[in-house]
Amino acid sequence: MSDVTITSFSVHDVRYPTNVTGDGTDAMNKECDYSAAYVVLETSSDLKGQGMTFTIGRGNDIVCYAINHVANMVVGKKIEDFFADMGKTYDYLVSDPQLRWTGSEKGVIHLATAAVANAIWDLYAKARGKPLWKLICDFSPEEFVKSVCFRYITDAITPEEALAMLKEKESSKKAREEEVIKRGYPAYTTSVGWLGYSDEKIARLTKESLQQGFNHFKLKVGADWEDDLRRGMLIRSIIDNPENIRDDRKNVDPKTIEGKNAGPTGCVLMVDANQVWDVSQAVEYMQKLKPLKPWFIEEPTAPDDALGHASIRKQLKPHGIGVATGEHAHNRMTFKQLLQAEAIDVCQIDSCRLGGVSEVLAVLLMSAKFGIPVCPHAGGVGLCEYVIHLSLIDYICVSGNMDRNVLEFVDHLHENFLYPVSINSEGRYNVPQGEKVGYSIEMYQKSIEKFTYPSGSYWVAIANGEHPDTH
Ligand SMILES: C[C@H](O)[C@@H](O)[C@@H](O)[C@H](O)C(=O)O
Ligand SMILES: [Mg+2]
Repeated sequence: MSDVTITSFSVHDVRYPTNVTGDGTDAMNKECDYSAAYVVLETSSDLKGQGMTFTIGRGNDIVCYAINHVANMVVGKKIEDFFADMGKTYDYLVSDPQLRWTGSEKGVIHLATAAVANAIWDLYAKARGKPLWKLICDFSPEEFVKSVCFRYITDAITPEEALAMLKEKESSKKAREEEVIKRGYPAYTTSVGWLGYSDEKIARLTKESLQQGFNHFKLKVGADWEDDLRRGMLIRSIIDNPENIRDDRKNVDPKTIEGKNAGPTGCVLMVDANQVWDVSQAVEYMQKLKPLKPWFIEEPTAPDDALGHASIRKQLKPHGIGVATGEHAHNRMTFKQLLQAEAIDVCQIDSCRLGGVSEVLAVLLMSAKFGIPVCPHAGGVGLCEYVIHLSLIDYICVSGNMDRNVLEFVDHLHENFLYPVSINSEGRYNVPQGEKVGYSIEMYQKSIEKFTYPSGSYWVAIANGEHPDTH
């Protein structure tokens, strides 16, 4: 293994036509074709590393273009040199003396960094024959700390503090690993409440999700408060009705819903505005949605505005509504400020917007130190496949807790992956297992070929005015 080098790479602009069915729509993003800017790193052995970042359609080509630049930096390198110090590998990826000016660590270039860094982590996990979560959970605390990028965040957490936190959790790791493999990791569903869905569809999907075992639901809001109230009360009327709850899901563990405004059946509702409001608008609007009794409002305002979030959180606290954000927080420094400013109740890391696993680990450590639960952003394409690994690392090694955490689940596009996520009968994520799983992101070749934009057979048929099958 010591001589294996990265020899070449290929980049793929893969776009799925989710816009046809209104999947993924919210008050800000009204036309979503869930897309992957996907990279495959080839090596001098049989090993390949797959990685991607997520966009919602147009512009996916720009990210692919940027990936070419970042991936070029890893060609000719020995994989074991990268694996020996993944913190340093991250620094290398973000420190090109010229590319750096196009970020740094934000925007398109950082999405590209995420795709390449994720591919290197995938390669690492496969080289050791373990799923990514297991690779990292088997690290010693020292190896874990070495994999994290601490640059610019040592005023919030130092490597020494991180080491002490990880050591404290070390002896109980095995028990947590066994428990989560047995029970699965708690999840919530967003699939019931996309903005483009009719009331009938929302009602049907909510009932179905209850039957699947979910008890946390998210609704898209922010386009029209009267519509939001109607749609939200519709969901509440279904999830709060004991007749709709499966017998074996009637006794909810109080620890899992503490402080979440759960209704009489123990079900929790969250709402997501996808950045449409100014600070004062967010506060006013959310007061109108108070009858929905949401646990939190997600992305109430601009994602870079830590102090704005802090102000919203302070003003909504008396109304019992929390604040969540993170899917557009472009780096660890933004999370640091959100945590330092006491701006969030829930931290929503994104596996593809942060620059790969090393940066995610930094945010997991900071969140644990500040006592804020991590509930990653998922959905889109491939994000669920990625984030189950990150939540497992958080539970087993970092926070040591999954009582109040819920990992987003969205039921789209999993069929395109060789190792798709799955949900058990209690509405929890199953733990990915297997020697070839890596970071769970390998896509079927036939899916890549069909949905490559604009030359894949699906998009060619669309250009010819045909109505091809969307799967
Ligand atoms: C455009 C996307 O579907 C978003 O609406 C989605 O990521 C969302 O914000 C979420 O929280 O899942
Ligand atoms: Mg969201």
